[in-house]
Amino acid sequence: MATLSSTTIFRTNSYTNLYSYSSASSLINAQHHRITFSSFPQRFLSAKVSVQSLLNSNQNVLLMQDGAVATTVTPLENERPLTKLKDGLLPSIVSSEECKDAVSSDNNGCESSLSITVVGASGDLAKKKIFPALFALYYEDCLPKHFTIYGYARSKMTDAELRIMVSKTLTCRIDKRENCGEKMDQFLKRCFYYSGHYDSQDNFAELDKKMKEHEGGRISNRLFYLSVPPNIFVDAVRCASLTASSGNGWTRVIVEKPFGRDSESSAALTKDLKQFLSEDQIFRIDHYLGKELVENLSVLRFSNLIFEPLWSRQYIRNVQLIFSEDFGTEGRGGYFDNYGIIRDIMQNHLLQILALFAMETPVSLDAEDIRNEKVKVVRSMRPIQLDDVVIGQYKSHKKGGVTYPAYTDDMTVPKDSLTPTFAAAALFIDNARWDGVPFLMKAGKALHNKSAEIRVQFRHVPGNLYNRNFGTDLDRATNELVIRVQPDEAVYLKINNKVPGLGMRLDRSNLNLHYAARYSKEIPDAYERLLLDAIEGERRLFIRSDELDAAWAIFTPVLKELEEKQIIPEYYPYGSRGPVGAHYLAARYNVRWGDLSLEQ
Ligand SMILES: NC(=O)C1=CN([C@@H]2O[C@H](COP(=O)(O)OP(=O)(O)OC[C@H]3O[C@@H](n4cnc5c(N)ncnc54)[C@H](OP(=O)(O)O)[C@@H]3O)[C@@H](O)[C@H]2O)C=CC1
Ligand SMILES: O=C1O[C@H](COP(=O)(O)O)[C@@H](O)[C@H](O)[C@H]1O
Repeated sequence: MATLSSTTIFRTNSYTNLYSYSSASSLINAQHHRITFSSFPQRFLSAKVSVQSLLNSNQNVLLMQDGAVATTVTPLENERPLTKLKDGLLPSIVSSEECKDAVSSDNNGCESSLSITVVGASGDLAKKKIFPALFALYYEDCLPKHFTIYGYARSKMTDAELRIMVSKTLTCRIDKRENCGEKMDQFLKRCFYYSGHYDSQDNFAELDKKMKEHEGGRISNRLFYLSVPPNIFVDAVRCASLTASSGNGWTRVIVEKPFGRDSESSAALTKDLKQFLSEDQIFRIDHYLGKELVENLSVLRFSNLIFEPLWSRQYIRNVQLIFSEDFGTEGRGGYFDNYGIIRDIMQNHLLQILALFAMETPVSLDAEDIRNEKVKVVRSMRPIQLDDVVIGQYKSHKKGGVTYPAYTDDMTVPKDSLTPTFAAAALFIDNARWDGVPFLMKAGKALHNKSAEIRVQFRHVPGNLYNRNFGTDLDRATNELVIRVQPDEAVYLKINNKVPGLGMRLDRSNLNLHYAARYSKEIPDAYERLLLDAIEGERRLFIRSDELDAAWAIFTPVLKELEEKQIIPEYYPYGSRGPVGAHYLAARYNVRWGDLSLEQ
């Protein structure tokens, strides 16, 4: 074996850790890592030497041109990834643009296969999001060479029928239509269907047999996506882990929300899942964490000197997290009635954004460092008080000759349901940075528009030098940073400026990073990013169980109180701006909702 260069540890990106070891003995020491091959950027390889004799069969090591050894390493459970960056032998960043380089290869028999099983493949989420995201990854060459996708559900379907169903929702990016039809056909040929019960180990064992046929003796990595109602999670995990998990590669499970209804049920679900899976294998998905602008939040904060110094109670008056949809619960009423908007949107999507917004600077960008900071800030939050919550429910409304239904018009919703379809709440973080700053959340269905945004309202400028222009209402002139998560992604900062001319008139303008104008590329769907991360073993954007516990601790008491006291929601017309109670709540904390002001 060649003499290796100095001990160097490279951190590249979320996909790959590259290590170079100084001696053969350190390679042997590396045996405690499970080393996978699938995401290795091939353009870095020039000479390849298998040193498999040193390692067991599912560990792969490559020799670099300069003698350094590079491996892709997924640390085992509870082990922190190595992140020290030294002697940059290689570029330290591999961007996701380079997925093309990140596919598995046929090197000395070290290739691996990837089997992705969509459990609940006949359902809404699978059709709408999961299969299209998998196709987009395939189109971008982000999936390994040997991958197969299985749809699993009780419905009877042939492979051909699954392919027809899936093909109806596949699209190509507007900016990339080249060979699209051909790519779709190739993708569909990799999709298979297996009809089985979610609680049948025999059925999963048969799926396992099918998988093995396609894996053809390669190292098998298996990803199960639980796209089924939550009461089925544990059965499916039990069967999949007992009879269909990988014998020589990794097995991971993506779990869709809801993760329980409250602290107790969430803890019970975690306990049940952990009978069959280690925490490391569980990928609790919150698709808002995969949205481009939510990803950008940390970049904005931690890579621009101008924001971080202002990021505290000293300069920020309030933060608003706003979600609205211009349609009701149509088709999902049965699920929704058991959960309501607080559990559906606030406890997960909005709280996750809040945590990223408010956390302290993580030690590094590693998943555990980021998740540690998120847990810390969420644990510093006060449980929400009943007084700090307003709930609403949409009622029927007639507009332009069309009658829009009430929430309770849905056949699957009880006529006397008190389930909130709208909620506003004030939350507080009891730490030094955020003491006293209201974090206002607002989420609703059947409102006047569809949007999700973060609004940061800054304090007023002391001294009021421009009193003549602003009068005494200093609040009118405060800066506001808006991060528009969707639609029409943008980050803009409202500033005060002088109107050009000889006079001294002040105006409000936006410094605007408008994504459509700045970037011609289509923004990938959140599910693409998250699926790719799960395949790569990158956990940064998935929820750890202690995060989940902390999140439920904030919401559980108030949810219980709302239900026990049978609090009646304020009714608002379908398509309106929601209950006026939300304004009173904001006013109590001297806040105006930014999305309702005339200048947005
Ligand atoms: N749809 C969405 O937009 C979103 C969904 N989610 C979550 O993703 C998961 C899947 O959502 P979605 O696709 O909408 O769910 P569906 O209600 O469409 O269920 C998915 C599949 O599960 C099977 N299934 C449904 N109900 C039962 C039941 N009572 N017992 C056994 N099997 C059942 C059905 O397949 P079959 O009968 O063929 O077995 C169905 O096609 C859920 O946990 C949901 O909360 C999260 C975010 C958004
Ligand atoms: O998780 C959920 O999210 C969707 C909204 O997601 P978006 O990406 O379209 O904004 C919401 O409609 C659904 O009720 C909820 O369960």
